[in-house]
Amino acid sequence: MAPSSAERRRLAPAKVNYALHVTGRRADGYHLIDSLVGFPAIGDTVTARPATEGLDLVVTGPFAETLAEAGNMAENLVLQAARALAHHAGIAPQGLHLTLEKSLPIAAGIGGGSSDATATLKLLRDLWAPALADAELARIGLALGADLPMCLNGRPARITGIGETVTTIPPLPDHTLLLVNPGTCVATPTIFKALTQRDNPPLPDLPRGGFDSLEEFVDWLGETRNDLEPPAIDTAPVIGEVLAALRQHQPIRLARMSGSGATCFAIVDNPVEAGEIATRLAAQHPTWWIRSAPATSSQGTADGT
Ligand SMILES: C[C@@](CO)(OP(=O)(O)O)[C@H](O)COP(=O)(O)OP(=O)(O)OC[C@H]1O[C@@H](n2ccc(N)nc2=O)[C@H](O)[C@@H]1O
Ligand SMILES: Nc1ncnc2c1ncn2[C@@H]1O[C@H](COP(=O)(O)OP(=O)(O)O)[C@@H](O)[C@H]1O
Repeated sequence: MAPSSAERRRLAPAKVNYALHVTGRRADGYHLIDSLVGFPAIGDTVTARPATEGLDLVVTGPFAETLAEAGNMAENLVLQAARALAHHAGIAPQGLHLTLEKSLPIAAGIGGGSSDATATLKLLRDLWAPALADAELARIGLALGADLPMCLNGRPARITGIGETVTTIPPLPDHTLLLVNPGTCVATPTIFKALTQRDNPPLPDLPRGGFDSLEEFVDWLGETRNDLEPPAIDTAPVIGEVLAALRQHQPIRLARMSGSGATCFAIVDNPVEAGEIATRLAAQHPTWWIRSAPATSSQGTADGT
């Protein structure tokens, strides 16, 4: 069905941490990270439609039920984002019907909730506070989650602090990401708590002007880690199985866990190779969530309007 003219839609892309070093811990317990992130062209969709009264949210899509089981709807980050923005704009969050099509797995290390909140903030800024600057939106976002500023930026970036310092980098060389989630929810605080070492070295320097080729990018990644991967594998050993399964399938360039898990990614040269590997993996592991997507999402509304 074509969207009505008053309906606004936005893609909430997955976030992938290509590398994530934990470099320290703040006095309040939050960890300092140094991470390189990107946003593949796959995600949830948030839709906003005027309503006669109230503020409500309907969740649809393949992971709607898992999300309902994971928590109370009032705590959904989409509603939290709408309320936070309305509060900031000094208005009552009324007359709005929101729909979240939940296509990304939950508590999965790919920032689904943060990206949903980001899409909501961007949609509703247009309606309620068009003059609000990006920096102010990021400040509102950070109060909802450490991943929000990077999702609001929505482009490949180096992330430091607890997630609030976002430095955009030049576009990454073309590649396809294969994302695999074994269906185990992993709670971010559990994984940070399980770290045994918190003062690791930062990421190596990035080449000025960006990576010239995929080889150069993958070589650079080879010098990096995801420090959350070992504690996540201890907590959910199936993550080790996912990585082993990905590494069995050639040609992949690199396989690693994203964020606090359990989703793992593989870097593949092109969509055809990624599709072939996805088919073989799905035959071996029919219950795993397996998707491939170009590494960069086109930012903007999901329906191009
Ligand atoms: C690990 C990362 C990497 O991008 O991603 P995910 O695995 O969540 O996708 C993020 O740092 C997660 O960001 P986000 O999921 O927004 O975290 P928040 O809701 O703010 O925090 C949840 C909890 O994680 C821990 N936390 C989070 C971020 C951080 N830099 N240090 C932490 O110690 C804290 O225990 C906090 O209470
Ligand atoms: N819209 C949402 N999508 C996903 N999770 C949400 C959402 N709103 C609230 N949550 C809660 O946020 C937590 C983190 O989920 P998510 O953002 O998917 O994971 P991660 O932080 O590992 O990337 C989950 O426990 C979930 O119940």
